[in-house]
Amino acid sequence: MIGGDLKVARRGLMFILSSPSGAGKTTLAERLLTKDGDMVLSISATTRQRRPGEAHGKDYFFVSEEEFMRMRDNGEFMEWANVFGHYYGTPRSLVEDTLRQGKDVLFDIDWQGAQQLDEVAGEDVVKVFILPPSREELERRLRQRAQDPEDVVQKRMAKADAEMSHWAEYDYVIVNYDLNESEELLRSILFAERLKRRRQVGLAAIVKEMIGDG
Ligand SMILES: Nc1ncnc2c1ncn2[C@@H]1O[C@H](COP(=O)(O)OP(=O)(O)OP(=O)(O)O)[C@@H](O)[C@H]1O
Ligand SMILES: Nc1nc2c(ncn2[C@@H]2O[C@H](COP(=O)(O)O)[C@@H](O)[C@H]2O)c(=O)[nH]1
Repeated sequence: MIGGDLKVARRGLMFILSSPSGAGKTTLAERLLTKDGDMVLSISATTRQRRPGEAHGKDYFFVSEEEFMRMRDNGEFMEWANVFGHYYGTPRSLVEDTLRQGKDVLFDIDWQGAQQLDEVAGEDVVKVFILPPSREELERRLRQRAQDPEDVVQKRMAKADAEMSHWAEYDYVIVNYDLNESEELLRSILFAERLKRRRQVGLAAIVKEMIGDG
């Protein structure tokens, strides 16, 4: 709100987190969402197996490869990619409905998805890359999560360099040493991006009302 009774509507933004697997983006996304009523998580569809504790419709929509291809061919995904040998895709409907309400959408997706969203919605997109403090720490985090078998951990470590090689395509980069600090940094980015002039719909009309034609 600026000035007495004048309210500025906001255009929702698409806040993308990418990182090598295990760097901490899902944990940070959960923290952001618990304290931010203006942001909604984009729940992806995936053909990978459900991990212990994961729920259909909360963490992912777990679908068969046949169902994924049907959705893809039907144009239901805003972006999709093959990651670690499984398909992942962002259902279009939730994203579009949320943005229309002036809320933000949070994405936990890889570099391929980030590139695709940038192409279709550049102005609305804010991309943050999360780096681990070191390769050793990345591997420790993947093991400590204890949700994937050893061969999956190895496969993800082998792909970490390829994912990290895309860091410079992002607007912001955070080295995730400490969860509290990284959460605070992410929130600072979000708050500043929400205040960008182009996202404050009707601002020009409001200022004009206050100062006239100048
Ligand atoms: N700063 C941190 N310090 C210590 N542990 C962390 C930190 N950030 C995340 N972790 C831990 O690392 C593990 C991996 O985190 P998380 O699942 O969020 O990674 P991710 O990037 O989302 O991985 P994926 O791409 O596979 O989904 C979790 O056990 C999490 O608690
Ligand atoms: N391009 C997309 N990437 C996605 C999507 N949903 C998740 N992901 C990325 O996949 C890997 C592995 O995730 P995991 O849950 O199996 O550990 C990770 O980098 C996610 O960010 C999506 O819809 N599109």
